[in-house]
Amino acid sequence: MTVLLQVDDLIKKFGGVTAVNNVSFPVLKGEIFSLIGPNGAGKTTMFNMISRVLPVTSGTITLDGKDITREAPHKIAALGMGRTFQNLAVFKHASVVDNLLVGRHSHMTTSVLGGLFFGPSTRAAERAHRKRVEEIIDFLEIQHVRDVPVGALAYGLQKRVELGRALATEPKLLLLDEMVSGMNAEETEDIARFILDLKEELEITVMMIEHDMGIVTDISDHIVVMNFGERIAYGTPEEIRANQHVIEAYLGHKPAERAGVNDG
Ligand SMILES: Nc1ncnc2c1ncn2[C@@H]1O[C@H](COP(=O)(O)OP(=O)(O)OP(=O)(O)O)[C@@H](O)[C@H]1O
Repeated sequence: MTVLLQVDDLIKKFGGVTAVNNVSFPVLKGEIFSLIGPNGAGKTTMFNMISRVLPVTSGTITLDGKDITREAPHKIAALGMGRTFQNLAVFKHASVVDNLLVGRHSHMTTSVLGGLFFGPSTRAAERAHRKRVEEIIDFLEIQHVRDVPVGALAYGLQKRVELGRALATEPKLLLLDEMVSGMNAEETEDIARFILDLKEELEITVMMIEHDMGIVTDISDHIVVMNFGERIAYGTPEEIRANQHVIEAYLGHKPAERAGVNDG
């Protein structure tokens, strides 16, 4: 299989703290890849380096064969990387449709943004953006709330809108940071189904940080486990479940146990 994202010997130091220590792994095109580990393991720091929010101390990040290690964060969407955040990042007073249209901005050319003139090409581009947004709304089954301000929706639906906004940037690689934390069982199952559909119907590669071991072992193709900034395991869900280092990292709790690992 082709590698979409390759992380090599990545190190991140914050003063005297080494948050990520020499970590390497591939994310294969078309797979669901999970990054797991106890609190403070370095997962968010890894995500922030990959999405270029944080500069790396050393190492390289390659996306689709292109070295993006020193790419500016605002260029990442145009390079094909979308992201959701641990803390909900939506415009609460804006409607679902408008939140998704914001995601289209990375696709708008300057002539479209300079739409003061509203020429025919501007109108055609605007129609295309709206059409794509409607397709995403259908995909995520949020037609019934399309005109509702996002802040008025249940938490699970707000997360779905955030996912939609990331999808509107047309990512090849979608980074999902703890999508299901704070969700009830039904919302978690819905999100798991949407993530599988992203992979199977839209052929998007998904990389997620997740504490919910149920969803991780149910839908991941490969998993990397970090602990104290180091990579301690890489493999399929079956290999990870049986890995002694992983079991020890979770203080004796088998990682296959649903939830609660975060508190371990
Ligand atoms: N900006 C920062 N300055 C100093 N230290 C930091 C900074 N960000 C993270 N760290 C430290 O780096 C380590 C890794 O933190 P990180 O947030 O990446 O872990 P995590 O695996 O995402 O944890 P969690 O599951 O709790 O979100 C921790 O020791 C943390 O205190």
